[in-house]
Amino acid sequence: MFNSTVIKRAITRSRFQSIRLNSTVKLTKDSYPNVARANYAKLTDEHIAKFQEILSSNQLITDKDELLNYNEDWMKKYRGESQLLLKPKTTEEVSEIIKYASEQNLAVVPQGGNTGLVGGSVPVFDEIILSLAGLNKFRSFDSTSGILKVDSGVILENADNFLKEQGYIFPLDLGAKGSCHVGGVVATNAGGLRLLRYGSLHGSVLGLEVVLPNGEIVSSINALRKDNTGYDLKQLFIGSEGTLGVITGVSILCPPRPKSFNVAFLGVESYDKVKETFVKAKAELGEILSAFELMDHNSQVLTKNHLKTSHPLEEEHPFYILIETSGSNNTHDMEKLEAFLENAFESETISDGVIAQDETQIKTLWNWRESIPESSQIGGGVYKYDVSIPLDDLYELTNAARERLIEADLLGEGKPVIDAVGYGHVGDGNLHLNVAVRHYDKAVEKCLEPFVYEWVSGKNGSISAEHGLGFQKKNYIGYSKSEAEIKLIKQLKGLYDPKAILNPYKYV
Ligand SMILES: O=C(O)CC[C@@H](O)C(=O)O
Ligand SMILES: [Zn+2]
Repeated sequence: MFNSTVIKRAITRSRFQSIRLNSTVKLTKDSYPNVARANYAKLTDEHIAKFQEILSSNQLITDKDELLNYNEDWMKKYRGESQLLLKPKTTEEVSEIIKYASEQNLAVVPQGGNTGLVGGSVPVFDEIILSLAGLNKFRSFDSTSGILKVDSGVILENADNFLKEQGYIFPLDLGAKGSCHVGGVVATNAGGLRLLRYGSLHGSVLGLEVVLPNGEIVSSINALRKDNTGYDLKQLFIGSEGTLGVITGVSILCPPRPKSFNVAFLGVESYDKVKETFVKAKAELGEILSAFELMDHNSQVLTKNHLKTSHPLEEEHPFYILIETSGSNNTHDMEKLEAFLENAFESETISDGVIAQDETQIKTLWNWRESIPESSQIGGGVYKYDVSIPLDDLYELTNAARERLIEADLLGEGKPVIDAVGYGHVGDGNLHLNVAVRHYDKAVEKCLEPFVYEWVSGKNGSISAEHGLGFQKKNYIGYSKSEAEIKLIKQLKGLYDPKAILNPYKYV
């Protein structure tokens, strides 16, 4: 029988192996695609003096050590050499900065919480870093419609905590919620853990305030659900990765906060059974299904090494699934979830599982999923691939990558690669392939790129499901977009940013 009463914590002797590390990662520019600094102006004292007129002294940073956190990305994979960080507090300040940068031909990289995973939010050379962290005011909340208007630098978790008090929820949730900004998630069109329930930001963002590359402020920050007056220009900025304008304000439609959340963590014997469970979950849980996350065995090995606590399931399995339901009546939701799991267990679709009994256990179970990215950094470095693939072949890429790394003698004890793990948002057809490494290594990168992109393209997938292209995939857009589409993208960039001062060296 399926045990739904407690989270089992009976693991005394873990069979999850521990991982031996033998070196730390050193950041080198060798792994960068071949790019040369473009013909932007070099920063001078005169430029700095002008920025000092726009901002007060504590909003302008030139100290090398302080700049490091902004020059380098979270994975410590990409590092620029900016000599200036600007921290405006208002849209007008952003506008003045950008206007002057444009006049002077100075390149600028907009930066939110710097939690991006494709090197999109850090400079490549000496671009000025424009942090939006100082734009952190809540503008308004309409409790009748659920429409929230905030500055772009508001931290996602703060926005959600605010909404919680009003009985609403932010329609996006992700592991980096404690640091990422609302504007950043919009600029990258982040997907997160509940896209299955709330859809993409292209649907929930109602309006944006944006500073264009010439400094002009364009505001469509309205509170209208319907507006069919010509082109919906805001859509272009959603997912543009800071290449068309700087988002300074966001208006977003927030749904009522569910009153009951339940989470089950399941063990499954094959990827075919994962798919079968997904079909059944959609049919039997219906509207209360809010997340369906896949984790492979090796991802849990890394996570166990990182968390150093007992795994929720006693037995090991090739795959694990986290299912979340959310609704308005806990008795109803729990009965439905238990009935679904009972059926899945009887028909041997799933082999094992636990249901969280309270909020702490819900957090514990989510932690085994949300900690995978951090756990993949165990050796200090990680190659990440974030792809959309039709569900039939979704997991297969992980095996293909692992086999290729083994054939090339790059994976194993004493080799650069610790392991290749696959996990992700099955409900959205989105796989995360993380290749954990002991050090960044040209041979590993050559083994995986463009192999992964070719493989995905061969399955009619997308080489970026949610993290964007950034710097990592700057040369690979052709695997997901046609020549005609790329031409249009370049034309749009030329129209919005003729001097190409915003976030250069990235995908466009
Ligand atoms: O780090 C990754 O590869 C995935 C990060 C994030 O999109 C997630 O789903 O946890
Ligand atoms: Zn994800």
